[in-house]
Amino acid sequence: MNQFGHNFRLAIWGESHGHQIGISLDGVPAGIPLSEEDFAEDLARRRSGAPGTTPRREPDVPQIVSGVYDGYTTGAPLTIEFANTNTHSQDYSTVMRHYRPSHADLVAYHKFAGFNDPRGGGHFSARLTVALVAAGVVAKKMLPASIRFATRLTEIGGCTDPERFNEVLHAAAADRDSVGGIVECRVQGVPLGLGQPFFDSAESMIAHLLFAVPAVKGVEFGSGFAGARLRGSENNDSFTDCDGTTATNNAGGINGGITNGNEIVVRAALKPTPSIGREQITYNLATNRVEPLEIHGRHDVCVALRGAVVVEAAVAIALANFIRQ
Ligand SMILES: Cc1cc2nc3c(=O)[nH]c(=O)nc-3n(C[C@H](O)[C@H](O)[C@H](O)COP(=O)(O)O)c2cc1C
Ligand SMILES: C=C(O[C@@H]1CC(C(=O)O)=C[C@@H](OP(=O)(O)O)[C@H]1O)C(=O)O
Repeated sequence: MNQFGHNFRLAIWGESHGHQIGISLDGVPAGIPLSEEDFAEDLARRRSGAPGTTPRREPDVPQIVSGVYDGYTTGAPLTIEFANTNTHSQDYSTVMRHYRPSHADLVAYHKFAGFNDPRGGGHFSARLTVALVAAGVVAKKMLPASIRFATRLTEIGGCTDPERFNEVLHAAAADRDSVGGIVECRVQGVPLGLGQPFFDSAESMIAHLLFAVPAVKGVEFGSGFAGARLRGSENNDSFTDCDGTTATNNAGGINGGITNGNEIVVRAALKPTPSIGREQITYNLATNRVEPLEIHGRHDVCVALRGAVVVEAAVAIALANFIRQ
């Protein structure tokens, strides 16, 4: 299903090289001021142009086609669309048979019996994350004003020094290769009490959305995997007051699936871009042989660069689901 959520429900649609992609949001309260300009800042954070990002440039102008009247949300389903204006579909003429390693071409072909749209990865393309970012903008408006997001790239290609990120990107690009990255999202001002035991815990909802983001292969909260290597005495977060403020935050702001009032700290690991310029030896259904594949097209060297704001949007959408109207 292409739908998510309870209190704040999303339905996402479109293909990378189709006419449009978009998202319909249900459960948006009436009376929130909303205009196309409100999306500009976050959309700019996702747009390509910086070193290491895809040469496919799109204006990404949001069109609100329902749910807003006279500058305010109406409480009816809110639909936002984006035109695809820069497609080079000829780049994908062979992927229906000579599948790209670690992209979705093969699984899409088999699951949908060859009826999938292979152009630009079709419905599996990160192009759809433009719509997720738009939903994130609406989600942020639904959240308490106390909530503040701080999202950054902590690692690219194994390098943790932001001053050297561009070197790492250049080196990978020069090798016609790609690198992965880690995005950290911190959320301050989160009230204690968001999250529903058992299945709709704050971690479950956030992780559910993060794993929907293409290329996300790992999610951790607080001390995460490193915490598994600590002792309880090292990992426990002592309370410093009756409100639940803690001296450390190894829990990443969540206990028992419920936000504890401390900062939420969540990290997403994004794998290296699967489409690389280097030749790869891989199965070709057209010839029934394993043979060299040369991938064409315009690709990110590191998807985590543009993925940072997508991760932030996913966290915002998950939290907005806990807001009761
Ligand atoms: C912001 C963003 C940009 C991406 N850009 C590309 C790209 O240019 N080329 C590519 O092959 N994959 C790109 N991806 C990743 C693929 O969409 C993704 O790996 C593919 O859909 C398979 O899904 P999976 O990696 O979750 O298995 C991007 C992902 C994100 C989040
Ligand atoms: C279009 C976007 O990124 C695209 C994501 C993507 C992929 O495989 O996910 C592959 C490339 O598509 P194309 O070959 O059509 O240029 C990227 O440019 C976008 O993010 O808006």
